[in-house]
Amino acid sequence: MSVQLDIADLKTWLPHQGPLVIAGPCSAETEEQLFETCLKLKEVGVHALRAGIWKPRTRPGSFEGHGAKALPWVQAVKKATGLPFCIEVATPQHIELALKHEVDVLWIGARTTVNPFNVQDIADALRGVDVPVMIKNPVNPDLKLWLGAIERLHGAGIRKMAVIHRGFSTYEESKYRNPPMWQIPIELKRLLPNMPLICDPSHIAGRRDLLLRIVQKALDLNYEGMMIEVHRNPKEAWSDAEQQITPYSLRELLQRLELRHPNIEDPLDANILESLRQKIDNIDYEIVELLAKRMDIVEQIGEYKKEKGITIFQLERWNQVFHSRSEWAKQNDLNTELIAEIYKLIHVESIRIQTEVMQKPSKDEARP
Ligand SMILES: C=C(O[C@@H]1C=C(C(=O)O)C=C[C@H]1O)C(=O)O
Repeated sequence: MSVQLDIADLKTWLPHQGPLVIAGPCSAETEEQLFETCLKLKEVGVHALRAGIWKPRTRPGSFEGHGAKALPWVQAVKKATGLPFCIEVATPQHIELALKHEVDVLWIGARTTVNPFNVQDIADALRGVDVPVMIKNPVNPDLKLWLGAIERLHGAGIRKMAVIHRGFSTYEESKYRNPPMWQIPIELKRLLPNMPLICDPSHIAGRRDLLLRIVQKALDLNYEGMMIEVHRNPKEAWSDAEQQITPYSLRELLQRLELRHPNIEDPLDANILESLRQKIDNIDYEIVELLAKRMDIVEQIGEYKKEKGITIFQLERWNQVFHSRSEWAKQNDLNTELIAEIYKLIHVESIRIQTEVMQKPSKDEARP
């Protein structure tokens, strides 16, 4: 079920043409670095600036941001460029200082979104304040935590809101710093269709060479915009050097993006898509029917195992099913990972059905 939260249109608080572009250095390192980077970004035509003032770092010892000392630099850059400025806040004290220094947009970082106590403190500090807030996804892939943070801010009266997708922590090997797990923001958009969705490819990728593909994919998923880390000289950056790009590279990236529109307006397009979608509907119906047939047989196997005292999980058979289906996927040019994931889900359901069969009280037991 989707919920129409009362959210202000993004264009009313961050006016822009085309996809929204927010850019700036990972950290405000020196006044000069911030100025040079932001003036160049103004030339590139970005819509808003960003910079890290308080940096939550995994371990102490690396640069944690200048804090309040950098806020007058932000004020001066705002004056010089005429562009709105966005910063991360993590405590009520950060909020107070940011607002005192005319910061235009606040964002809540991934390490804050995970903690409902912190989010509630922030929401309470924002009660009655008319400032836009962007909420990054929590570090762990938990949509409910993300939604919870949105609800807490909404409950405090914040209406100018957006969410930022920066990817999720994982222990699995990945080419990404924070794998995007696109299904999570897609589900968020399904639940909250009027929530503006902004992609942070820098933190998803952790490296420059993946940025373009990530932003392109985000736009093809109808994201409203992007927040990208840009440094006048990324090699010398005090934090996240591998994922920052120069203002010149940002200009190039923006020029290479292909913009597509979400609406199917031409009746011919609508007809062609409609007939292809009809085919998908028919195939999906067959898939569901076949799954139901498979589960009927699973149930029969469960009854038989119950009668004969055989355990539900059969490792050897499961291995055989798992590997043969992957092999069939390969033969049919299908993504083997997709089939592996589908079969893991099917197997869990088989186990659930057979557990129900095993634990169903027999007629004798059911008698009072
Ligand atoms: C259906 C069975 O029970 C379980 C479910 C399986 C399946 O869904 O393919 C395979 C092995 C068992 O772990 C079976 O033993 O064949």
